[in-house]
Amino acid sequence: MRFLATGEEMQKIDQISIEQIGIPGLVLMERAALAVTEEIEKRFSRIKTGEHDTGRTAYTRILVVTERGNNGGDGLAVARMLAEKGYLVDVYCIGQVSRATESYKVQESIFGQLGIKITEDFPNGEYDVIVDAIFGVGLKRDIEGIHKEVIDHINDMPAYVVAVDIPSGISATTGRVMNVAVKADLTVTMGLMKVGMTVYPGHGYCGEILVKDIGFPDKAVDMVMPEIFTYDEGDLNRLNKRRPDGNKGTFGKVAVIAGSQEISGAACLAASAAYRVGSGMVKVYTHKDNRVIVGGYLPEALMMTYQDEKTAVICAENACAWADVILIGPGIGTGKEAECMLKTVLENFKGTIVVDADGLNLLSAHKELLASGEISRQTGNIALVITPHVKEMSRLTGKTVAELKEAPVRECRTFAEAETLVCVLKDARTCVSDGGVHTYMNTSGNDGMATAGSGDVLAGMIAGLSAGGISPTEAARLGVYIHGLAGDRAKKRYGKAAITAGSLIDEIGPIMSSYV
Ligand SMILES: NC(=O)C1=CN([C@@H]2O[C@H](COP(=O)(O)OP(=O)(O)OC[C@H]3O[C@@H](n4cnc5c(N)ncnc54)[C@H](OP(=O)(O)O)[C@@H]3O)[C@@H](O)[C@H]2O)[C@@H](O)CC1
Ligand SMILES: Nc1ncnc2c1ncn2[C@@H]1O[C@H](COP(=O)(O)OP(=O)(O)O)[C@@H](O)[C@H]1O
Ligand SMILES: [K+]
Repeated sequence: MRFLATGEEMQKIDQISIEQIGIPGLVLMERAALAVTEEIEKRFSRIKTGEHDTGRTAYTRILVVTERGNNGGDGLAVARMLAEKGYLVDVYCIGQVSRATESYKVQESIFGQLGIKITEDFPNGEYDVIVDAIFGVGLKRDIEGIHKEVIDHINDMPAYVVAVDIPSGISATTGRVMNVAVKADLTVTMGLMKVGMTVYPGHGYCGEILVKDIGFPDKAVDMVMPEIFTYDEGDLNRLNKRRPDGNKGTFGKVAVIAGSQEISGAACLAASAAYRVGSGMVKVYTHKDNRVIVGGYLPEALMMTYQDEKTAVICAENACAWADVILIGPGIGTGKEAECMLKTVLENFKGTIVVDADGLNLLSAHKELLASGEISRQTGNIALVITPHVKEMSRLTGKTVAELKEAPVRECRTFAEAETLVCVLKDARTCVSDGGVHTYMNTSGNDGMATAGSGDVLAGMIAGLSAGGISPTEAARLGVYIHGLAGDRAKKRYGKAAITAGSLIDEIGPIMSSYV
């Protein structure tokens, strides 16, 4: 588990490290600069290779662009280190920020002592590398005027661009482009990954991202306790180990209420995914027309079918009596039969319910259903997990898609807290909240996963993990994380464009195999 910092949280961590703990700011700045310098050295040697035949030695030319905040201070230190190593370095300080920081002034005075010049006009030369040290986490408002012109100019140049801490113009908190932003090839970020570098559009401006430890003490991070965290491979240890003496009942019974007269695939995908994360038994409740298709795709599935409202309610009652976890929604449609089944489940089931897809559309149309079971949810006896994509969330909350995309973490958490449920807000970066202070933001996965049925697979995985004994919140986080990892494996195997929902299911086993 690792924290992601907003701009404000990172500035607080900076401040506590320096002012309360006593690590000199310049020590952090020198370590930040060293980290950036080393990465440039790894990629560009001082003397360019391949140009010896001309008889002249060609040196790598680097332009460092700064402002007078601490991001600019980092930039000056990078320029000095590279110049000391023999690179040809020019430094341009935009210099429009009214007050230079103390650390910037120190770096500037070292420049004076060494006789390195800082230009006040954008140099005309050609450069192999541009170091963007204009704004870091202190960016507060939209970029206009000379700063915008400079950033546009950098983006037009053919050089390799290295951003110090974060590409200038990206909000470290929201990932928003503040009118204009540097398009970097490499971003070397200090201490913690910034939230704005993981979400879109910010992520798309960073190029390769490296997180460098420059000596912020853990104590400073603990004192700030960032709100958002993510998982990496070590977190797969959170999966339950399978009991060697277990039987199929031990590993959980999942009821998948999915599919309708016209739709059969959703039930197949969700049920199959529930099995692949380790469920002992999966029973599909679907329309009778799907019996042969589901049975053919997944002979392991138990099945019960309905054909009208009355038999639909009987199916839902059977699921309530039989299952540990019920997933309801993929492909069920929004007709009367689907509505009756959802109502029956929400009013009667005493375990964890996962609602996805059409189940969510029904909830939007019948918001009173959200209240059923809320008291039991408040006491922790039962749980409700919802898995809306932003459009479904928009229907549920009445907020526009643009509003949700502007602050997904806040919206996800607020809804989870207000309704006492676990909300999995799906997008290119999916958030998971149970209303608690910390929100999970997923960083695995890729756009190849935007393919029909991908959400059905996720819903099946969350239901299956939860039935295996993992708490609903943890099952949601791990489900989202593993789903993304499956997407990343499928991308390597087939290429992004060729990922299908079925191919995600095939990758689940290898990801989980050494942890369960
Ligand atoms: N503390 C340390 O020693 C260490 C810090 N480190 C480094 O410091 C960075 C943070 O530095 P920082 O806090 O000084 O902010 P920074 O990003 O340089 O910019 C602030 C200046 O920009 C201005 N400004 C803002 N928006 C603007 C706009 N749209 N258009 C124009 N101006 C705008 C703003 O003006 P103001 O809003 O105050 O008027 C202020 O003057 C961090 O990312 C990391 O690289 C680490 O390496 C470790 C050591
Ligand atoms: N650009 C993207 N990057 C990473 N994951 C994505 C991206 N686009 C979609 N996804 C993931 O793919 C899944 C799509 O789910 P959903 O929209 O419900 O699809 P469907 O209803 O077709 O099954 C979600 O888990 C979502 O987070
Ligand atoms: K920067």
